[in-house]
Amino acid sequence: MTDTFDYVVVGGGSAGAAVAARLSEDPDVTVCLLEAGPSDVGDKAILELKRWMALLESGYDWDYLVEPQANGNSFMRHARARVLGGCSSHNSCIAFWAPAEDLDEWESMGATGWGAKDMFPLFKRLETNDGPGDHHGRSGPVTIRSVPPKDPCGAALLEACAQQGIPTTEFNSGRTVVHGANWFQINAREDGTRASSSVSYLHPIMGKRPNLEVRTQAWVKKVTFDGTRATGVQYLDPDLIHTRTVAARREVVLSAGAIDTPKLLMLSGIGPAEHLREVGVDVLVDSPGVGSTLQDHPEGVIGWDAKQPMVTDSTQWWEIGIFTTTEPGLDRPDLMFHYGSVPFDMHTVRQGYPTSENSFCLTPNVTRARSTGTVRLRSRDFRDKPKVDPRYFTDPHDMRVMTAGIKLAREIVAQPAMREWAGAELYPGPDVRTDDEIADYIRRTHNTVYHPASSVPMGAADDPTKPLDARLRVKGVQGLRVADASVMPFLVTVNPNITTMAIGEKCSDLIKEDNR
Ligand SMILES: Cc1cc2nc3c(=O)[nH]c(=O)nc-3n(C[C@H](O)[C@H](O)[C@H](O)COP(=O)(O)OP(=O)(O)OC[C@H]3O[C@@H](n4cnc5c(N)ncnc54)[C@H](O)[C@@H]3O)c2cc1C
Repeated sequence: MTDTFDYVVVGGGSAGAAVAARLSEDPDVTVCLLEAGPSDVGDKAILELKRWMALLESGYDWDYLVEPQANGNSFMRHARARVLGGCSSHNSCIAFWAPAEDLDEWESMGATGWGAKDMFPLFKRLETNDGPGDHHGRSGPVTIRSVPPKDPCGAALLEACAQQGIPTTEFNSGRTVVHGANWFQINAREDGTRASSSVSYLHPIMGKRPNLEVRTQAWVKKVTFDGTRATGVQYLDPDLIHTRTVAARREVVLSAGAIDTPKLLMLSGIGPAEHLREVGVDVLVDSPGVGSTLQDHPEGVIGWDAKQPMVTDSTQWWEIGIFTTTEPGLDRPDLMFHYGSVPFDMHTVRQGYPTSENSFCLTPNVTRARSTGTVRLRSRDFRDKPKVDPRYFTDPHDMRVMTAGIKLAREIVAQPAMREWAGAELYPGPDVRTDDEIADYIRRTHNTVYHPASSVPMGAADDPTKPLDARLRVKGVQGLRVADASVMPFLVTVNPNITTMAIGEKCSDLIKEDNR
């Protein structure tokens, strides 16, 4: 069975849902969105934001193990949602505009048209934000609101930050917060429903736009080509037996995320030639940059027993962020913390550290990690999980920043404002003091903020290290683009979901311009 659409979008995640929704605004074009996972419509396990932690390693998770890490935690797993909305359907919905400095740096690296001047209007277009300022959008599809300051331990923590010299500072004001803390903004509705890309872009139009077809449980195996022109994709039918083909009259857009998009490109013959030959895939384009510069925000954890009862209800249990720098002269923070009103012991209990149900934690993360990793095929069978090797802490910079984070977390929590809350330090605990001891603890227990990106980066047309040009076109072929977190020239300093939705917005603009 072959059927034909103008555009075929693979992956209904943060970016893919936006691409499909925006392209299908034009009633004269037809769009098919293929998503490997099920629909999220009416599924409370997905839609109720506060339940997000239950989705880790659940049936909705591709759940990618990492390759053994020489300097990091080999037990770590990369959660990647397999459901309509993608990771925006199982993330914690912390919502940030990308810093202007990041976007301008992208542009200076060859991503022409992606500077703040061009991208900020797209952030505005996609949101309905309750924050102050003319820069904010008031009528876009994605509801973004400020977390109400209800958690008393969180309120004390912000006071402690101020006592430590980290002021309470407005987030998403249009100016980058280099040194400041606050309650987050989240993309969620007043009733606690996540404003995922699916809820925001697809639910209002699914079944209502005759030119948009959303197929779930459709696991794409590869892109098909006529010579070097992408003609469509093959996918596994929900019956798990038959292979179906969908043809694209104009373009195929891959939005399968920072792990599955490089995997799909490689399965389709686009990637490092030597690696493709090793696994028996015919080489269509030798593109050494595919899957070669995976970036992430590695995350450590430090937790305390709470002296008073912690909250029993929350928007999503991680309501405060702290940004700062560990060296002078930076225009962006190199260290960020999330505050959790819950224990976060998924990698500490295994190592023998005590834990407590009534506890809180801070999770320092390296916002501009210099260690880069790879995504490679395990075999040419599309069903095999790819080899994900983030190579955490292979650049010493990252361990220096994270160690500074654990020490600063202790200083913040030692401030008078936290006296009524902070009990015993559970992990790593008071015996872990020197930089070497802290680094050893981090290596064994770190996690990720789940922000893999930059595995298929865009750049200048003549930059051979970048598989995509600045219009998101895959070099060496025609009719194929990528739009998701993998295209980022480098991972943004902040939580990247809203930036990824903006990438979807931008992609639809580029396609419309190029197909006028
Ligand atoms: C647990 C967790 C918490 C997070 N918390 C936050 C947060 O609070 N704030 C924030 O800003 N960011 C957060 N992130 C990161 C953010 O959600 C991601 O960066 C973003 O969603 C990535 O979007 P994407 O479009 O690149 O990919 P995804 O949203 O992952 O979309 C990819 C889609 O493609 C589908 N797919 C993959 N392969 C195939 C195939 N072969 N065929 C068909 N479909 C396929 C997948 O099932 C998925 O639906 C979090 C991520 C996780 C995992």
